[in-house]
Formats: sequence, structure tokens, C-alpha cells
Amino acid sequence: MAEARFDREFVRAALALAARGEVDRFLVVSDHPLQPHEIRGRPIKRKLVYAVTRDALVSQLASRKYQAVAIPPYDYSRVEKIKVALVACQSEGLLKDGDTILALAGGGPERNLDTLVRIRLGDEDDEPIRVDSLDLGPEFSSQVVENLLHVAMEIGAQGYEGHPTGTILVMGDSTAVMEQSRQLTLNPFAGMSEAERNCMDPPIRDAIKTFAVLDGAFVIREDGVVLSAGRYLQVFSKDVKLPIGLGARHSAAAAVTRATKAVAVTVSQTTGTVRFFKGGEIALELHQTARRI
Ligand SMILES: Nc1ncnc2c1ncn2[C@@H]1O[C@H](COP(=O)(O)OP(=O)(O)OP(=O)(O)O)[C@@H](O)[C@H]1O
Repeated sequence: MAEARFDREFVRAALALAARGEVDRFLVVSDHPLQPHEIRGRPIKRKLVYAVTRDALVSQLASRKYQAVAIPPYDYSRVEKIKVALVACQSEGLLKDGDTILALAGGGPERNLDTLVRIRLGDEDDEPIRVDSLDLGPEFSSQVVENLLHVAMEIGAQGYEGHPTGTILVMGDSTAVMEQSRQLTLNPFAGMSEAERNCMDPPIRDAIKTFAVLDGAFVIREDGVVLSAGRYLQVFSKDVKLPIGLGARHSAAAAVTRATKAVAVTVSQTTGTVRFFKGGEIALELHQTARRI
């Protein structure tokens, strides 16, 4: 009883802060939208963005004139979910550098909104949320990057047929990446037209999940066309610095993003953690709280 009252007051306090002029965006990361009476009378509708795990709920919210983005339905911690939601908002053009975002998140099947985080985009001191540091050049499509992050999270959570799987997805500067790598296995994407092997297409994302069992890396063009799977990256990793415990896969991903203008997403076979590499460094790290395998 007292706990329920505390929960209501917590949300009310978050809404009161969200209404303030200092806040540019109010991000609610939950599949339980706020109740009309909670929002009524508060000037927050314009800055409110929902991050939800069901596409049907995105459409439902959109039909009620709310802004909403979809995030994958996996068991990441609340802070990880906020990071993914920020990436999704960025790729929809809903955020800009310098924005102050208040993010309210919960976990589990109940509403349970119990986490409030303030983020200033582009603020170097704002560890551990470093979505701003993705800061990709115009040659990259943010939708392609977001799709690849989602695929990577699915691989990390589900593996392949019950077995943990790891992989590297290298995107961009593909001529240089192809030159600095060699084929380890037959390329399963060979012989398909470019239109048939774009990772924006759900069947191709499923194929990426399946072929993640192959040794080596995927090479993907900026526009999402998958050039190859099963590539061994022949790059020197001696001047990339990585946290202790990361091995050959992560070194190769760091090194290829140092040696070329490509970016890379890795999935660790050991932990399921997804990392985004740019310029030889980790720019985003998504740990899992619960793996399904
Ligand atoms: N240069 C490379 N290019 C492409 N793939 C590589 C390269 N080096 C290693 N790999 C892939 O990484 C796999 C595992 O390597 P290792 O266990 O040393 O990596 P790790 O960084 O510890 O990652 P994990 O957390 O997944 O174990 C290899 O089986 C291979 O598929």
C-alpha cells in the first residue's frame, strides 16, 4: 500500500521534472504508457517519446499522436534499454546534440517505473551513456546501423539453436575492408542480387543470425548490402587498447575500425555483450542481464 503510494509519487515527481523548461525530451521506456490523468495539465506531450517493444503499440501510440520508437524485447538492464532507446530516437531524428533528456524506465511485465536518468547529449562527461559518441559520418545510414545493433542483440540473447554464438559485423568503407580480409568459408551471400541481400530486409537479418555461426566477420556496405560473411580480418591490432578479457574477435573489430573508416558491431560468444567499435575504440557497450541460452 505504502509502496504503491511511493511508486505513484515517484512517477509524479518525474513528470513534474519532465515539464520543466530545462528538459527537451522525456523518454518513457516501458510497454505501459502513462495514463491520461497522469499527463493531463502537464506541458509534456510535445517532448514525450515512448520506447516500447511491440510494433503494434508504436502504431497505437502514433494514432493517438504520441511519438514512439520500437526497441528489441530482450532482457537488458534498464540503463541498457535507455541506451538502445536513445539510439532508436537518434535514428528517427528525434534528438539533437545538446538536448537534455529525462528517461524514465521500468522492467518486468508490470509497469514498475523505478529508474530516472538525466542525459545531456554530446556531454563528454556523461559516462556510461555514450550514444552521442556514435556520431557517424553522413555516409552511414542510421537505420542500417540500428538494424545491425538489433540483429547483434538478438544473436547475443538467442544464439543459434540454443548455442551461444559470437560474431563481428563490419559496416562501411567496404572496399578497404574487403582488401584487408580474406574469405574463410564459402560466402553464403554470393550469387544473390544486391536487392536480395540488404540487411534492411527482415529475411536477410534472419540469414545474418543463422550465418553468425560461421567463423569470421560479415562485411556490410553503408547502404546495408551484405557483401560477405565468413571473412577473416587481416588487420594489425598492436596499437588498439581493449579492456582485459577481450580476445581475438574484439581485437580484430577494434583494429579494422582503426585501419579503415568502417565501424563494427561485435557479439561476444562468452557473455552475449554487444559492442560498437569506431576509430579503434568501444563507443557503445550493451550488457545483458539475462540470456535465453
Ligand atoms: N581477425 C579475425 N577476423 C574475423 N574473425 C575473427 C578474427 N579473430 C578471431 N575471430 C573470431 O573470433 C572467434 C573467437 O575468438 P576469441 O575467443 O579469441 O575472441 P574474444 O574476443 O574472446 O570473443 P568472445 O567473447 O566471443 O569469446 C574466432 O573463432 C573467430 O571466429
